[in-house]
Amino acid sequence: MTDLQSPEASPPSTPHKRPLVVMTNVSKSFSSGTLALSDMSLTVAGGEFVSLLGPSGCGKSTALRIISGLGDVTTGSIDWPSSRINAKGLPEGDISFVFQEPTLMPWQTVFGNVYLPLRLRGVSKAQASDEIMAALETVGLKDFAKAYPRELSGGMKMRVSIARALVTKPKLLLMDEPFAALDEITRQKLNDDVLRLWRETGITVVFVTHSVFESAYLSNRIVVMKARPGRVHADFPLETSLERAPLYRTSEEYRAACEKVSASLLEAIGPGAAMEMH
Ligand SMILES: Nc1ncnc2c1ncn2[C@@H]1O[C@H](COP(=O)(O)OP(=O)(O)OP(=O)(O)O)[C@@H](O)[C@H]1O
Repeated sequence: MTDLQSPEASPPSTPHKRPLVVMTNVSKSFSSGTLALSDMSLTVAGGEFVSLLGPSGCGKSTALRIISGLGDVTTGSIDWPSSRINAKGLPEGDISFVFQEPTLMPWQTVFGNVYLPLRLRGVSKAQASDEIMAALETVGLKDFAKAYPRELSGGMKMRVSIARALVTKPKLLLMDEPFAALDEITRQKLNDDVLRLWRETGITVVFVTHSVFESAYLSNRIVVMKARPGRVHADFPLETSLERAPLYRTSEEYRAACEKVSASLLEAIGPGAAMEMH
């Protein structure tokens, strides 16, 4: 066994198979006439870490919004078989979203920002306090509860945004290019944080990224979308016997995974098109 091998710490090779989200033959057109998605089907099961990749404008964010219930479908269906569904037909409280921008309220402390989703549910600050501090501890910011966003680095602001998403204890965490605006070292640290979170909490993650390297590092399943109108071009597992930790980035397995994802993206984009890879 090499230094890199640590099956204990590796992502679970057989995730719990309970479906959390089922998208069936979904098409989405906007009033502008843009057909963003066409006949897209995707099932995400509990415990998976799925990266969604594809050329710019292929509908990744649109798909994520539909999965979250924030966006409606034009044809086809979206179901959340494991969630409690409210009167509007939407899942209640099981899904959280992290966007590329941390979107923090500058006039609120870190504590106040993380409190927001619970405040919106009518939970008092006193009742919410333990949950808020636990979420901050998860992202390593327990000592910054009283700080204001202007006092934090970009990476710390993103950690607050993740804590805010976790405070409601969602089953499914949707992340839309969350680290794209961060420098490479911060991005890699946050990649490790998210992996730790995924392992420790058993949360399911759907992660939109442009980065082949990031997706190959994080995911145990890759979904590559075709250029607009978006639909699934390829859907494959990315298993590894190695621990997804910084040393993994130097391994042959990681290099092979990057190559596999990259080849699939090139196919999805088609001949002659430029590819965006960081
Ligand atoms: N609210 C909207 N109204 C009209 N068109 C939209 C709307 N939202 C997205 N679109 C269009 O739908 C297509 C898919 O957009 P989307 O943001 O989902 O793609 P994406 O793959 O996430 O893009 P990127 O990788 O550049 O972030 C694009 O052509 C976009 O301009």
